Amino acid sequence: MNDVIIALDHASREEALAFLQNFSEPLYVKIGMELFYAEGPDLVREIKAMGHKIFLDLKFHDIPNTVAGAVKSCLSLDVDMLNVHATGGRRMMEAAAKMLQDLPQKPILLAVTILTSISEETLREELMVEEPLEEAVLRLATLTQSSGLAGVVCSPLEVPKVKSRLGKAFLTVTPGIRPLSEDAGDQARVVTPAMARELGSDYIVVGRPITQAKDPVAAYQSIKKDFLGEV
Ligand SMILES: O=c1ccn([C@@H]2O[C@H](COP(=O)(O)O)[C@@H](O)[C@H]2O)c(=O)[nH]1
Repeated sequence: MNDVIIALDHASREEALAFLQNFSEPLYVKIGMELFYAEGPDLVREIKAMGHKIFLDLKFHDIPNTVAGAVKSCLSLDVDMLNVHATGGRRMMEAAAKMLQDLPQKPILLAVTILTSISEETLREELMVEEPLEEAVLRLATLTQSSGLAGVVCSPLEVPKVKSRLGKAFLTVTPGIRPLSEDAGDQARVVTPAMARELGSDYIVVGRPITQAKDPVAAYQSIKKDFLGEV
């Protein structure tokens, strides 16, 4: 299943709901730290009840017991996807995955590898990681899979290597998407929606190119068409 996930990076419930009112179809949306910390779990429930699918992007990163508790708390929200940071390590990811093991219908649990705002240089010079960025993503993706998670968040640029090492079924959810006309902004590793399709991303995550567009519906439809390759 391939899809476009819209990042609802809005400051308030009012802004997020006004944005959603532009659309007449059910969407796959991402609720991240900005909106969740402003409005809390009730808004997640409200948007879910409107018929939208939800990626709850809170990127948990803490000791295993705390992350397991956080994942457990999120289960009542009935989200479709949620995530942790792979750099929290195996025990943390296994503790998170364990919270889902007996559920009849599991949300997709992902781990963020290396944020798409991080460049090769930043990785080496600020984070002191000497290996090439693609190798670091592959190492973290391999750890994620062996810890029992369903997939990773990475750039589409790393998808071919991740899929060839870990298999097609291991999911890749990829932000850092910019149509040709858009600035990269704070993103360091960017590709177009069409390139993401060619590279094999399962899902693309798109925020500002849609939420800040003059016509968000037209921007969404154009990005979706380019990603899904529909005419
Ligand atoms: O590595 C990552 C992980 C998460 N994100 C999130 O995706 C969106 C991207 O928004 P744009 O406006 O399209 O840049 C945003 O919510 C990030 O928190 C990411 O960009 N990179």
